[in-house]
Amino acid sequence: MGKDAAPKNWPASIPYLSQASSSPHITEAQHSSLRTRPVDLATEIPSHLPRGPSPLVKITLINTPSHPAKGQAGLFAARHLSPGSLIVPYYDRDAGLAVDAEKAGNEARFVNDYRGIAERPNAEFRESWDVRSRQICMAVFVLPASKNAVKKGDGPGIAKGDEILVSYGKGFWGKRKDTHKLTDDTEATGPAS
Ligand SMILES: C[S@@+](CC[C@H](N)C(=O)[O-])C[C@H]1O[C@@H](n2cnc3c(N)ncnc32)[C@H](O)[C@@H]1O
Repeated sequence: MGKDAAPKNWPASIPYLSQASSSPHITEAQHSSLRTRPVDLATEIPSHLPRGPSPLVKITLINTPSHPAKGQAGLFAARHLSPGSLIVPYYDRDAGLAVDAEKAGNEARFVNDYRGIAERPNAEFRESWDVRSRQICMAVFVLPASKNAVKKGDGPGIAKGDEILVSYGKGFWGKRKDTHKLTDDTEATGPAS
């Protein structure tokens, strides 16, 4: 299952996953589809990616009064992250079945949605091919320079100390009937539990 020493601030009640896992409930057909690399899936999680807590990120408890996820945690850059680069794979308990990082997961489960925090996301979830486990998985990437409408003065990529923020998509917040004002048209970019 790939349990490992957990990163700092990892919740004790949730198993930390250091590699992709497959659900025991998966059907043969789902298993086969998960293990078949689409011809157009170029994005890869390389086999040399170290297992265990990533040195690129920090799980940080949020106490900024104006932050809409105050009292929860977020994922922050521990160093400068280049445009388009892999930040962390997204591991959960039911890989290929559903997004369920409530029960087990890795650092990616702490990525917050940008709404109410920043003007725009600086990262995105992308479907990827995990070379080591030979299966499709999701992963968090820095937005490439072409997608990142940087403001004047902002450098490309994500600066050390900045919060890593994606767009969950309006659908997520619509379902949650969240009270935050949602005005952005950004498309959904990946999982959020
Ligand atoms: C995938 S979790 C992200 C990690 C979460 N902050 C935590 O500490 O477990 C998704 C949850 O984070 C919170 N969240 C994420 N982005 C948010 C935002 N922009 N505003 C308010 N809450 C947010 C919501 O409670 C959402 O259900």
